[in-house]
Amino acid sequence: MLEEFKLFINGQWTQTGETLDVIDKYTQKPFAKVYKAGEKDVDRAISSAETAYKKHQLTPYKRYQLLKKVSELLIQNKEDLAQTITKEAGKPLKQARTEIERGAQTFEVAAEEAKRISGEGIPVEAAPGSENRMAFTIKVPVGVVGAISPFNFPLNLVAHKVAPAIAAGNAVVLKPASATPLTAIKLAKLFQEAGLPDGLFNVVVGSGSTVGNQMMEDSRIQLYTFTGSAKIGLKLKQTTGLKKLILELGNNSPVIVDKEADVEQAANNIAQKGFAFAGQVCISVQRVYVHEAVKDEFQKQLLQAIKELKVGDPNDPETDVGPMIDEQEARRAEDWVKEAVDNGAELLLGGNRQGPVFQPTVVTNVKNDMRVVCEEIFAPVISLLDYQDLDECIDQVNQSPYGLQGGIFTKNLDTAFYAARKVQVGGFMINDSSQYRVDLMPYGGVKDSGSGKEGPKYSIAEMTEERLVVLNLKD
Ligand SMILES: NC(=O)c1ccc[n+]([C@@H]2O[C@H](COP(=O)([O-])OP(=O)(O)OC[C@H]3O[C@@H](n4cnc5c(N)ncnc54)[C@H](O)[C@@H]3O)[C@@H](O)[C@H]2O)c1
Ligand SMILES: O=C[C@H](O)CS(=O)(=O)O
Repeated sequence: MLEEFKLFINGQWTQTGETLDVIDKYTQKPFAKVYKAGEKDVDRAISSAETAYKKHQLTPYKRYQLLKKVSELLIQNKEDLAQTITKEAGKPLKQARTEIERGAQTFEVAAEEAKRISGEGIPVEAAPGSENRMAFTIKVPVGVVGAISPFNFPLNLVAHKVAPAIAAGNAVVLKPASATPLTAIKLAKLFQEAGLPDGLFNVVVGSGSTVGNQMMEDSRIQLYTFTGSAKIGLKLKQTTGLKKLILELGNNSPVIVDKEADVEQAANNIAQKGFAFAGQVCISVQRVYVHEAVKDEFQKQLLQAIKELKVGDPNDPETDVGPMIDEQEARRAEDWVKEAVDNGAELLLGGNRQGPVFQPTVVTNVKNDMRVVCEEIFAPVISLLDYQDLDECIDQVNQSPYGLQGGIFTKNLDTAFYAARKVQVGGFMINDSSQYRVDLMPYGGVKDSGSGKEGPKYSIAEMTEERLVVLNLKD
């Protein structure tokens, strides 16, 4: 018997007509089933959110208390949640445990931010003829937030949507990725235990083309917060017209290894940050630009460090690289690598696949128009490109349509700051790779990597409206 999970609508555990199997991404066998939301369920979730938003205007302090409680409950339930992520996403257990700790942090930071939401004084009295006026702004919630999340961080990327939305005083309808819906449902249980009023948080599960589409077209949703591929992000933008939108999309993250880099530091870091969660992190290192002067030494140390990674069963607490989200995705990565090799790239490591497990792979002698370089691979694959001149290297880096995060390894501060000003990304790391994030920082990309920032303080700014209030005083 498969364990059964219900939808969370208006504070009720809701059973519908159809179910969806949730697959263990390592064994490839179903281990749970979840009820799928039909049109009426999605409609009810949105109307419950709208009603709850109007009925329950929680004070900022109450929002703080609720979110803080959820943060504590996440830690209390850490092991169960981590194992759920390992099963439904195939994420290695040690990385899943880290995700729960980060998710709890995201809730805690959002809780604190709930107490700091404020507008500002506006000196209208300085304008001629307005001497008898006073003005200030207040921050008001937007109303109903529609949140759509990807498969790769079933807790923390949900947390980055839901916690700031509640902190700002909104109601939320969440559609998690249908490959990884269980963690979001378990989060709803924790919200219920923390005492969130019915309807302020709803979870509907189903495919993007049904549930996601219906949400996109509903006029009762005032703001969409979406994390996923650029393709679906664009569709959302085209469909939702003038609605507010936060888009956190893809990347093919660049990291530069300068001639003055600490090569050992760079090699060890990139070996970790290119392959964690099988490269399925939106800021996974993908394109590594190595100065010719350090190329041979860097390559030797990188390959050595990668060979030390443990690949295989994600339930083993020692595993670094587990399966990809499904075999089809692993086959796609294999095809892209093969296509590069057929066109002259050299395979330095990996390239082979066992079902959904794709071995850590490194290619070199790649060209800019190969898919392993110019598209988002979202797999455990790194491409090495060498350069002589930093400006030419940065030009190549910037040829990408994406711009989420990037990095440089160098001991030369001038080089570091020069690159930080020139590389077109939302976040740039010096002596670290693209894959550095702590949850309180502003996070979001430029170009096709999206628009709007996450990080509780920054999401709250997006999820509130700034309203001007002017007083006309007696002379
Ligand atoms: N920038 C970031 O912070 C960030 C973080 C994580 C993942 N990502 C990106 O996400 C992608 C991988 O995740 P994914 O495969 O789950 O992405 P995806 O775009 O396939 O799906 C994301 C979500 O959108 C939904 N969806 C799909 N079609 C839809 C439609 N027509 N209407 C509405 N919703 C729809 C999916 O069901 C899922 O919930 C990668 O491109 C990765 O870079 C970006
Ligand atoms: O997949 C992309 C995530 O935003 C990366 S992180 O887990 O938030 O660091």
